[in-house]
Amino acid sequence: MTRPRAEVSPDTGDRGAAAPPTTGLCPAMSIHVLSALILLLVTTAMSVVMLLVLTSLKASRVVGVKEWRQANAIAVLALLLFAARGALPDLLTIEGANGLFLVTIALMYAGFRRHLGLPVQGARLLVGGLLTLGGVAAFHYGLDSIEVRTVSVSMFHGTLCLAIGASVPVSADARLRYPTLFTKVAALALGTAHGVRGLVYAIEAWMPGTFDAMPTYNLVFMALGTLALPALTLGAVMMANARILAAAAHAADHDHLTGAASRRAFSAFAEREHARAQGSGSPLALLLFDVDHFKRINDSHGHGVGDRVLREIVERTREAVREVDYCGRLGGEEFAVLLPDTDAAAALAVAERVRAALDTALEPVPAGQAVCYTVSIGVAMLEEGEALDGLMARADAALYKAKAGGRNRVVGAPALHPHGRALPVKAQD
Ligand SMILES: Nc1nc2c(ncn2[C@@H]2O[C@H](COP(=O)(O)OP(=O)(O)OP(=O)(O)O)[C@@H](O)[C@H]2O)c(=O)[nH]1
Repeated sequence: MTRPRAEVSPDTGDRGAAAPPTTGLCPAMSIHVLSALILLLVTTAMSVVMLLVLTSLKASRVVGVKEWRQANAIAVLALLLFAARGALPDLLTIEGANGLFLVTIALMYAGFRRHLGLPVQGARLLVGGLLTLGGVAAFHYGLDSIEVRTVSVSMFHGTLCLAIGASVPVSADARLRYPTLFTKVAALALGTAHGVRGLVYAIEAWMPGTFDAMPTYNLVFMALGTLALPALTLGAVMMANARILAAAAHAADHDHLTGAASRRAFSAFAEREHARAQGSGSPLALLLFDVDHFKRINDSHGHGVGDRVLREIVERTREAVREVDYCGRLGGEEFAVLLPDTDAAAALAVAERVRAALDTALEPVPAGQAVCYTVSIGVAMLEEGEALDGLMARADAALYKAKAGGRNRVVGAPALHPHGRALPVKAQD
């Protein structure tokens, strides 16, 4: 039984026996060849578009973008070579095009692995690629078989698609969940499609004529293949964008010197806690503190040492408070800690603990010269109906009193209302 064969394949460059029907426009060209050529050109155009999109991310320095860009650039070349089958020597349009297309998927894989901070097994990729290409050449110049060439190429592409799918974890982070889920599902689906394709061609190679409509099957696989690189690239772009957004949000929410919450993040957290406390009636305490005579530290030991003091202050403060307590740097040498569900007595105790932890010297001692520092702390309890600004202002006034009272001490803000949740006026020194 003679069987119709695929005439142009993006993975093998095959141009087998012509299969009817032919197009009305060009009698010499069958509908399958024309369809395959159109699919190749569409895929090429999509790779060019993806290349342009990825180029917009070049300056982002997101790890993986370089490999994804290279993959799409090489894919354009490979696809044009596939499309030039018949017009250029076979060595270019079969071995050359297939070799480049293997590099394309290998680069996509390497890009995802590097993006995720995972190792890339370069030696294995090289061996797998060379074996596959060797198979293509052997079943071209030796026993000429499009089917076996297709099985060989599909195995390499399928394995790497499945490996990409297995490498990408669905992130718990809301920003990354959709991009990672999309990439994982797309890679696993493409890997499976390559597997099915390899299986169909393996059966056809083993038992010729099993499938009557191979040219049509080939077109279906090609249509799926058209989506492969753009789908993987789309996932890559989404993952890169999510990472850029996450980095921007992290930079906006954290003080770059100390790692404490930025003023913006602290305000947002304070507003949420303020609304919660006003709604539930649970106590909310605010500690405002400022390094004593910090200018002297800078002037005597330099800004580098001053910076180290600020970093150490944040570390020690975090150790002195609970996980749920929120520490922010409001600016310069001024910090704040918000203590949810904390009553006045506990807030004063925490403030005293923080003060004692920060009545210390920088470690390790810089250049053999001890750098001692202390802080002054103002404490205020939120009162019913009080605005956040009011709470901040009362804590600030208490801090001012602590400074005026001699520094290195804790002062509680007086109550606004006689029966409000308030701290004693007395300084805790
Ligand atoms: N090293 C360093 N110094 C900073 C930073 N931000 C602000 N400062 C310095 O902090 C010092 C604050 O000085 P002052 O406002 O006079 O306060 P102080 O010397 O701590 O005095 P009191 O608050 O009254 O005890 C200034 O010298 C600022 O240059 C920073 O990020 N790093």
